[in-house]
Amino acid sequence: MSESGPVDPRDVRERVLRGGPAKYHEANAARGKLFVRDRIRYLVDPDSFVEDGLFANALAADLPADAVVTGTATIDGRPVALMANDSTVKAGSWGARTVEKIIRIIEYAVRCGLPLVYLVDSAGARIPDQVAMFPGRRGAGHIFYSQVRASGAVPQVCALFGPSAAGGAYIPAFCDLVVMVEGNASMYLGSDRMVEMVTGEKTSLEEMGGARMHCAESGVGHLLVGDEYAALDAVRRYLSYLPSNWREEPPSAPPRDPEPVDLGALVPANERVAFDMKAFIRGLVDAGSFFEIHPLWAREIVVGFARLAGQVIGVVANNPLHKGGVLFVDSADKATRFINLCDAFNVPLLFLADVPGFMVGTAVEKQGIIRHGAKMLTAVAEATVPKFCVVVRKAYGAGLYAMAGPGFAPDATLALPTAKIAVMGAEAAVNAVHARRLAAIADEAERARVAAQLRADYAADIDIVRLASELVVDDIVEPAALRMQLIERLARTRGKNRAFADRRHGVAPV
Ligand SMILES: CCC(=O)SCCNC(=O)CCNC(=O)[C@H](O)C(C)(C)COP(=O)(O)OP(=O)(O)OC[C@H]1O[C@@H](n2cnc3c(N)ncnc32)[C@H](O)[C@@H]1OP(=O)(O)O
Repeated sequence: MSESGPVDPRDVRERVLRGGPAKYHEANAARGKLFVRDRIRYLVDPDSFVEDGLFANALAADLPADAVVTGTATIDGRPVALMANDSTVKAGSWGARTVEKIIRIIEYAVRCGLPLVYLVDSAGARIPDQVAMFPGRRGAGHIFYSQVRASGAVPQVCALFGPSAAGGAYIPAFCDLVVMVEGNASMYLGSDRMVEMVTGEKTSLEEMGGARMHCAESGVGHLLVGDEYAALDAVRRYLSYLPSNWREEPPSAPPRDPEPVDLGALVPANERVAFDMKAFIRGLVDAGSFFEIHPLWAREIVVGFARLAGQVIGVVANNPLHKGGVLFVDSADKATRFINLCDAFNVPLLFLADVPGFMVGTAVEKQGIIRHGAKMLTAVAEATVPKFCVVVRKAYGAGLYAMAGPGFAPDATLALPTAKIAVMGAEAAVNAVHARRLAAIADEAERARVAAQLRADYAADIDIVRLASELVVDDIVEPAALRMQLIERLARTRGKNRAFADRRHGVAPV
C-alpha cells in the first residue's frame, strides 16, 4: 500500500522489467554489455523463461527485482534454472531479497535436477544492507553453502560479464565452468582501491582480476571470449555435453566422421620432435565435437569434451607442443578438476598419453608438485566412469599413473605400435644407473659406444610387444584402427558397475 492507495501490479511489473536508471543502461551499452533480460532472451529458447521473484523489493522504486533475475527456462529443449544479476540496479549488488532469490533458485535446481546457469555482473554484498543480508542463516554465506552442496549433483556454469567483487567472486569459483568476457569481466576479493589501502600496491581491476589474467594465469576462468554473445553461446555449448543432473547420462548426438587426419603420420617416432595433440584429438573424435576447456591455462595438458560416434567423452591429453607435455602443478590441477567433473556427470574418460613425467627441480618442489601430482592421481583413481588409457607415444614414470595407466584400473590400456612405457626415457635411465661407469671410460668414442649400447639394451627391455606379452597393455593398435576400437570398447562399458569404496570420502591431498 502506498500513500496514494494500493499499487497496481501491472505498473510495478512494467517498471521492474525496465531495470535500473537509463544512465546505467547507456554506460553498459557503451561497453558492449547487454541488459540482463536481453542476455536471458539470447540464451534460452524463445518464450521459455518463467520468472520468480519479479516483485522482490517492489515497494522500493530504485531496486527492481532487487537487482537479480531468477527463474527457469529451456535451452535446446532441456530445462535449466538461472540467476542473472542486473548491473543497472546498484551495480547488481546483493540485498537480503537478492540473496534469498539466489538461494531459492539453487535449492529448486537441486530438488528438480536442473543445471544452474549463473549470469554474473555484480558488486557483491550491498554494503548499506549488510545486516539484513550478510550474517544470518539465509544470508550471503548460504549461497556458497548451497552451491557447494549442489556441486556434482547438477551442472553449474557461470558466464561473467562484469565485475564479480569480493564475496561475489565465489559464485564463479564454485561453478564447474566460468566463461569470461575479455575487457569487461573481472573477479577479485578486494577492489583496486581496497588493495592500495591495505597493501600500498597500485593495480587495476584488469591487471589484478581481469578476464585474460584469470583464464591464462590463475585458472579461475575457463574460457575467454570476445563478447557477451560468445559467452552465452559457450554456456549453451557446454550444457549440450552434460546431463541435467548426476543421475542421468550425457545427451548423445548423431555420429559424425572425424576430420581427415592421418594419425600415424602425425606422431613422429623421435620423441624429441613435438606434434599437435589437438590435431590428433580432432582426427579421432566426431568432426566439430571437440570443446576444449581451459585452452589458455597450463597448456601442457589439454582437456575437453568430445563425441565418439555421438557419445560424449572427456579427453585428457598431454600436449608436447607446450613444455614438452611435462606435468606441472597447474597442469595437475587442471586435469584433476576436469576428471572430477566428468566422473560426477557420467562422462567416460579418454586419456591420450605422451608424457615425460612430472617436472622436477627446486621451483616445482616448493610449489608442492608432489601434493598436486597426488591430487591428480587421486582423481584418476577415484574416477569410476569408464576410462581408457591410450599411450600415443610415451608414458614415463608417474606420468603413466596420472594418465590412467594400468595400475589405475582403466577399462583398457592401449598403445600405438611405436609407443614406449617406462620408468623414464632411455637417456635418463642410462644416466641414472651407469653415470659413474660411463664417466670412468676415458676414451670419448668408446664412452659414446657403450652409452649407445646401454640405451639399445634399455629400449629392448621396454619394447612394446614385450610389454603386451606381459599384459601391461591390453592391445597394440594401429593408429587408423584406434577410433573404431575405442567406439566398440566404449559401448561395452555402458553397464559398468561404478560402486566405490564403502566410506564417507577420502582425504585428498589438496
Ligand atoms: C559477501 C561479502 C561481499 O561481497 S563484500 C562486497 C563489497 N563490494 C565492493 O567492494 C564493490 C564496490 N563496488 C565497486 O567497486 C563498483 O561499484 C563496481 C562493482 C566496480 C561497479 O562500478 P561502476 O559500474 O562504475 O558502478 P558505480 O560504482 O557507479 O555504482 C553504481 C551504483 O551501484 C552502487 N553500488 C556499487 N557497489 C555497491 C555495493 N557493493 N553496495 C551497494 N551499492 C553499491 C553505487 O553506489 C551506485 O549507486 P547509485 O546508482 O548512485 O545509487
